[in-house]
Amino acid sequence: MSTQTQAPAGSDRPGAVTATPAIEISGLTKTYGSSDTPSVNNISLSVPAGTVFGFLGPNGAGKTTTIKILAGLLAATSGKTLLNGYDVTRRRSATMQQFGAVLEGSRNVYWTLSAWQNLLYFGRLKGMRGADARDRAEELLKGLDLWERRDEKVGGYSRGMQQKVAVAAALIADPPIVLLDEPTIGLDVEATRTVMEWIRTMARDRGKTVLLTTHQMNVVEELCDRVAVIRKGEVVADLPTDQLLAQFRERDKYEVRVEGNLPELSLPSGFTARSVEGTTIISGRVSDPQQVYTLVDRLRDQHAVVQSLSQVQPDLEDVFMGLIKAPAHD
Ligand SMILES: Nc1ncnc2c1ncn2[C@@H]1O[C@H](COP(=O)(O)OP(=O)(O)OP(=O)(O)O)[C@@H](O)[C@H]1O
Repeated sequence: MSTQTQAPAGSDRPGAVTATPAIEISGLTKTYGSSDTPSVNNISLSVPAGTVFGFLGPNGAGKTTTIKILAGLLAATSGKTLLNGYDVTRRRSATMQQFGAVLEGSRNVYWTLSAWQNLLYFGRLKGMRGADARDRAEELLKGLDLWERRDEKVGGYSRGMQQKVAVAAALIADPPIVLLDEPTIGLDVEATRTVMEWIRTMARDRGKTVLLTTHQMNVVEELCDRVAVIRKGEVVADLPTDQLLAQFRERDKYEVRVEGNLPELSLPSGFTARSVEGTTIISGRVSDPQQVYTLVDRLRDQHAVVQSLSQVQPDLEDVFMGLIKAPAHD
């Protein structure tokens, strides 16, 4: 979904109505210190307004670095980043109004303050009037099920509750763009659901643009309209989520569990075996389910006792590995 936005002052045609991408990155490169390898290497991405965009990649790929540059916390070595058309480097205060962010692994909120104090503080920082900040803080804390404990210090909260306060702080001024680095990391199933539901509502019902990173397949499947995969600082795929997933559904992965340590079994091609605590796990990707029956027949011929047979959903690591072997571009 793309929305029409007013081009910011300073754009090529001031005041013109144009479909400005919510996030636009062009030729972005970041090399840390004296390193001779860039952590982000000449990446270009365009995120239309109103989409949930998954920014994915293995550990160390350059995701957090890119988000920090978008949030103005880190200077790029070269390239350009625009938020709703405003240049992050040159239009600092205008870009600050465009986004809220939750950054991975950092303390996004103050642990010595209560959840309530944190939200009012971040509201003030974003220029909100006291009454507006209080109303919004109440709405957020109730929505995230933190209202009853709003006056306790955040340092005493569980990891999941702290993450929810960080999400609430990012949303306090109702920004049009939300940058979320691993928003559901460390959350239990229920808190993950709540945060995911919020992300969905923000984008679908309120037209927000969400850029998120995650290592969780279900988050990608359920939330993201489009994904870009970055590896070693370079974008190796940028396509709609269903197209990405379709590539990995064409060949289903199966897993057969057999009693005992039997790694020497003779298997049809495409399957491999490993022993785990007295069980042999045989797995492989097949394009025709008949290959699985052939495997089971072969195991029976060898008097192996089959305990279970299951189809395994690809996880993101499988997806990354597949893309590394066969880069895909839209
Ligand atoms: N402050 C820093 N100084 C030097 N190198 C850094 C710094 N921060 C990150 N890097 C390096 O830049 C590369 C990209 O790191 P980054 O944190 O952006 O990756 P990521 O994709 O977010 O990984 P993860 O999924 O593990 O969070 C890594 O090789 C990392 O070691």
